[in-house]
Amino acid sequence: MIQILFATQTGNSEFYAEEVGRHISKAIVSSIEDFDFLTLPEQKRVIFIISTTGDGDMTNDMIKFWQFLLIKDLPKESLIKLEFTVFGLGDSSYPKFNYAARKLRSRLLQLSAKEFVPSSFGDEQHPCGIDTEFVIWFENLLKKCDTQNTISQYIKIEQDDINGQQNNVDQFDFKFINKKRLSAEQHSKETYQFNFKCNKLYECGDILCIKPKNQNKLVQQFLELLKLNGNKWIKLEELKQNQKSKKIPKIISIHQLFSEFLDITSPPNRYFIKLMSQFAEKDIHKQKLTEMCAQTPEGLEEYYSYVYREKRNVYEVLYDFQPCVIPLELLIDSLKLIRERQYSISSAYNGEQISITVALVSYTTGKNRQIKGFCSNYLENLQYDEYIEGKIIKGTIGFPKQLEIPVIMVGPGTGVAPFIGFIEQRLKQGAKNKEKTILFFGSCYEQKEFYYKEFLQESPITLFTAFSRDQQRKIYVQHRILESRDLINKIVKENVQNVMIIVTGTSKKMPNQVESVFKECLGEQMVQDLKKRKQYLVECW
Ligand SMILES: Cc1cc2nc3c(=O)[nH]c(=O)nc-3n(C[C@H](O)[C@H](O)[C@H](O)COP(=O)(O)O)c2cc1C
Repeated sequence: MIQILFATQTGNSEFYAEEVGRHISKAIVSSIEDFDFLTLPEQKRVIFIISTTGDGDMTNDMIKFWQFLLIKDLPKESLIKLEFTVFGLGDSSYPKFNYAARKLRSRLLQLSAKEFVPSSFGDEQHPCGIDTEFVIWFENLLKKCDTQNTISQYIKIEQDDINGQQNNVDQFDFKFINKKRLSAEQHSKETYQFNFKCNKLYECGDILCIKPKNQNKLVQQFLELLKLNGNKWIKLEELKQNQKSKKIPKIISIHQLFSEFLDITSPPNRYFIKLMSQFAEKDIHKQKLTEMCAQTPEGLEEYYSYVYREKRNVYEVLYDFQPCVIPLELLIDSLKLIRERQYSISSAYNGEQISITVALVSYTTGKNRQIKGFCSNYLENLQYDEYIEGKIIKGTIGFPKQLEIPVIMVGPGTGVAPFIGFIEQRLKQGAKNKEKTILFFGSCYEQKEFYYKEFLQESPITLFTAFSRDQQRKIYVQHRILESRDLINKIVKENVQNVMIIVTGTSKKMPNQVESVFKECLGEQMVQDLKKRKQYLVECW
């Protein structure tokens, strides 16, 4: 038996793990969270598919497993029987590229495990994405394993057309009340505060995870194309357990399946293209699809230029190659589950309402196709009083409850979201001392993107702003931090044991540039010490 373990934050590595699991006989695919790590020394072969998140961090589902591996007195030969390989998912625009996968590999080797196939590290920055490295690593892997027919099924339809009843949607905790525009009306970038009715307990720094649905029109078009009756109810039987079989209810209507569970809004992966090549009816389509899913550089390029870079969704690809009627069981097996999206909560708990700050994702592709982000588009189209599926989780940042603890916050763009809730909380607590709450906010234009302007200007905080494109020379939050070095130095030195520095926002260059200016202001050692004591926190996305 071969274990395939994945660690994921947003679902990509699970997808790759399933692809590997389809090809290898006697393989069990599971989340690393569900794996009994005490059995690791007894395993013969384990394939790890590991994503990196945060600032070179392990994903949440991997934390317990990793803590176990890090136990200091584990004997050096603990894993002498284990053969392994790691495939990492990462993005080289982050300074700690593929750190989680690399650290895991080093630790396994340290504990005497042996690599039976050289580990490999995929890079989203590559023009053909993670697949570039994956294809090569996978080919090597298959040479070392017993393989099987690729169309395996995790789920079987046990009964077709049974009586079922729609779930009550108001079981969900979040009811959409309204949205307030934060960017200027005429501005092309649309940013909103979305407000939901909710009496769940939460704290500043927590995150609201939202599970979007496919748009109804898309679901209808998809069902028509595949000749499926949305009103029909089916009963599913689990053949092999995986995340999907755990999450999809056993009795479900076909409409609900494609509206709430299976993702038809995102581009299909190459496994789906392979399936299509078997069910496309026209020879010319079969040939084209087969070329696209070939494990060659040319095949990859074809797939990436037609599907991935153009962000063609599952329906659009099926439409272009119709008639191509994939059986329902195989659709369930091959389509991704809709995954949750995380948003920092931007309100203070009041027992009634919860708010998030969302920039709607919208862009045009190389071929001028207009694409909208899955979840932000879902939020944009919510009807008043509609319930959404969501849950509240802890983020990587937290805020002090005591007013006397100074907090220096850096939150450009929608990064300001968690700070709005925190400032609201401090206001409720009667905060007056402006030096205890310092905020660096930035965006492109003051007139168009000064989110929460009035609230911030009227609150008892020290506010620094940087609007990068309002003048010739680009000015960012890091410039403002440097200009305020005397104040920062004073506050940090006077409160070295409890001051907090919190950085949130987009995860590309900003967090590192901000860190290096704090190092310039406070000295390298001080920033390292603050980080070690969890007084310097970063949450980026
Ligand atoms: C918030 C965030 C932080 C990330 N941090 C890193 C990082 O530090 N190093 C890296 O190599 N990749 C990083 N990535 C890239 C992810 O590893 C990559 O997007 C991967 O495909 C995600 O896989 P998953 O869906 O299985 O979580 C980050 C991605 C996000 C969204």
